[in-house]
Amino acid sequence: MNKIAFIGAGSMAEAIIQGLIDGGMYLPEQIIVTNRSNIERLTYLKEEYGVNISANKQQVVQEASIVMLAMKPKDVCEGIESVREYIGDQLVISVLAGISIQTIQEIFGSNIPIIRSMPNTSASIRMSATAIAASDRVTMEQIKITKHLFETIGLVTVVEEDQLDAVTALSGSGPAYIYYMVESLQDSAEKLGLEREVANNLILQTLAGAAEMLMQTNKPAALLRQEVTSPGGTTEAGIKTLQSYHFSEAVIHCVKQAAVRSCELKEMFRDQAMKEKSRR
Ligand SMILES: NC(=O)C1=CN([C@@H]2O[C@H](COP(=O)(O)OP(=O)(O)OC[C@H]3O[C@@H](n4cnc5c(N)ncnc54)[C@H](OP(=O)(O)O)[C@@H]3O)[C@@H](O)[C@H]2O)C=CC1
Ligand SMILES: O=C(O)[C@@H]1CCC=N1
Repeated sequence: MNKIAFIGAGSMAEAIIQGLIDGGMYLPEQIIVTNRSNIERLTYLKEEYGVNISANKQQVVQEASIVMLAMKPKDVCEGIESVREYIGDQLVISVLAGISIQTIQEIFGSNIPIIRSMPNTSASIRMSATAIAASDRVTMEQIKITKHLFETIGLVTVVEEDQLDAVTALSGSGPAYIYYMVESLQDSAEKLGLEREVANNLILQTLAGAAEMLMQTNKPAALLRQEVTSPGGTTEAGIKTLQSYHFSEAVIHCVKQAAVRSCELKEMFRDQAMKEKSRR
């Protein structure tokens, strides 16, 4: 049976697992998950989604045709080391922020085919925006399989690897920026005396409506904003206030810093991988 293994059982692994099962790409019994040591977490995933769990890395990896690396960047060396000797012709897909294909290959100690991906947590409801980049040994068939996998949980686009830092900053981290904006809208509604539930319903429908307007009308965001903004009206007063707080610059700096952090991670862990390699 065609199986997928997850090395790492955190938020991102769960989101992908949920999306893949709901999308019918894998049955729960085709999914096998392991982590470092948190048995409670594995038990939760088994109870919630019916997936297989195991602490036996050899069993997890050898049964699978796809191995998804889903640990934190800081755990990449230990995580790969624990499965390295059991990897044969499985396709390895990484979701790790900032860890380059070259670094992953250094840790594996061979030039195996690797696909680097950057999904987001909306994978759980099959609404991820995912970008993928492939190493030179990845076949067209493997790219096709990977695209199909990520299409099951949302939208997927193929990019050059050097674009993944920007992608990570934009759409990997992106949901958090939107949630932060929602938190601020919730706070403002409370300050204006609106009931929490009433405000939440209005905020969420406004958010969903604005996203649908952008997608369905194809109008530029600036034009849609203009259509809301009556001269001398309420929106203008609000937007002018955002501008006085340098909202746009803040967002630009936010995404830039996230991309810078992705580059920093890349450099940090490249050095660590080189040390691991020379230690072996
Ligand atoms: N969260 C997000 O929105 C996104 C995250 N990513 C990427 O996904 C990856 C995972 O992030 P996230 O799910 O948030 O992280 P979490 O901290 O929620 O989960 C990390 C998981 O990795 C496991 N792990 C740690 N060390 C090892 C090891 N040596 N062997 C096997 N498993 C190990 C942990 O197990 P244990 O609990 O036992 O230590 C845990 O299950 C990161 O690299 C991140 O960059 C990418 C896109 C979006
Ligand atoms: O914050 C992080 O590093 C990860 C990568 C993208 C989203 N979460």
